[in-house]
Amino acid sequence: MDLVNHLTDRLLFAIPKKGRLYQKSVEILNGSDIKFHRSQRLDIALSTNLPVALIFLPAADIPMFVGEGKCDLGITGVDQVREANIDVDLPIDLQFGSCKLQVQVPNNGEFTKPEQLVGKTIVSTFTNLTKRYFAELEGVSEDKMTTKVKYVGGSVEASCALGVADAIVDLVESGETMRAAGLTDIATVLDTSAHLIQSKHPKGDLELIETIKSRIEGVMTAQRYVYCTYNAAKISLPILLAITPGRKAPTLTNVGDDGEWVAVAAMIEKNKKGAIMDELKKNGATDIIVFDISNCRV
Ligand SMILES: Nc1ncnc2c1ncn2[C@@H]1O[C@H](COP(=O)(O)OP(=O)(O)OP(=O)(O)O)[C@@H](O)[C@H]1O
Ligand SMILES: O=P(O)(O)OC[C@H]1O[C@H](OP(=O)(O)OP(=O)(O)O)[C@H](O)[C@@H]1O
Repeated sequence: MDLVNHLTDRLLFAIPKKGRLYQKSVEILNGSDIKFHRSQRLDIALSTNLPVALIFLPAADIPMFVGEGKCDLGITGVDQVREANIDVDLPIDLQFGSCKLQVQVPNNGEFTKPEQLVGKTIVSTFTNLTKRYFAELEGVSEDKMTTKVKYVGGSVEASCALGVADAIVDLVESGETMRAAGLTDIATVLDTSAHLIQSKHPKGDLELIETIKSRIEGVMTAQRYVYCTYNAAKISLPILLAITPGRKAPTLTNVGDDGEWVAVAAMIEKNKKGAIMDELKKNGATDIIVFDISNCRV
């Protein structure tokens, strides 16, 4: 196959092929200017502007491909990395796909603490994490534990109602699925979010790996910060610069001929911009403008 012959000289980057992580992963690629065209039903896409091949895989398989060095980089949830128990680097928290892997039991039932589930039957898609959690709770090795852990591939939340489980271990974000199934959480096994993962033994060009990481860092920073400018009398600067210290330091430019006014520019955190603008105004800043950052390198 011609496509496969083009893979040897490219950095291989594993991307979730569908599901909860797909759309945001593609947004990260777009923000990093990694251009590609994915043909329908094809799980390999060659980048059109970088020597990178994107390999679209199930999120659960990505740790294995990256861990064994078959792919140099990947995007997947920390939950999948820990479940696969694979040693990879996790250089960037991508701040999406955030949820918790939780122990859930029927509402108003006999169980209120995970300790009460020792010796019972637990159903999960994350059987390795579940076994590790209950073995630790029992204080024995996994081969000696009495709690039974069974695998189901989806719709885990139905297991208690169907009588196959006393409790489940499943992901919770809003809690809607859990509540709809008449369940409640009693313990957290793991907090997770999507990460960029990197092979400990990458085969691809190391400089290109660093370039891609730096571009993704730039996308993350552009998402987190906005660019704020305002004018200020020099006399007010000590208090105003304390409100907008910038990531390193704000940029100051003289305005007017009298030497008394400056223009200030600084990155500020997007989710605090309203309060920061209020404070600036209250303390004498004028012409306060905030711009979105479409991209940056930090
Ligand atoms: N409700 C959620 N909120 C946030 N992140 C989630 C949620 N559910 C899953 N994730 C994250 O997305 C990853 C992939 O989950 P998803 O359910 O999309 O798996 P999939 O099997 O690849 O897709 P599908 O369920 O469509 O078959 C999980 O391992 C977790 O990191
Ligand atoms: O707390 P919530 O916001 O309701 O999200 C939690 C649900 O999301 C995931 O499933 P998903 O909807 O991806 O489908 P799946 O069961 O097929 O994996 C997870 O397995 C839960 O069922």
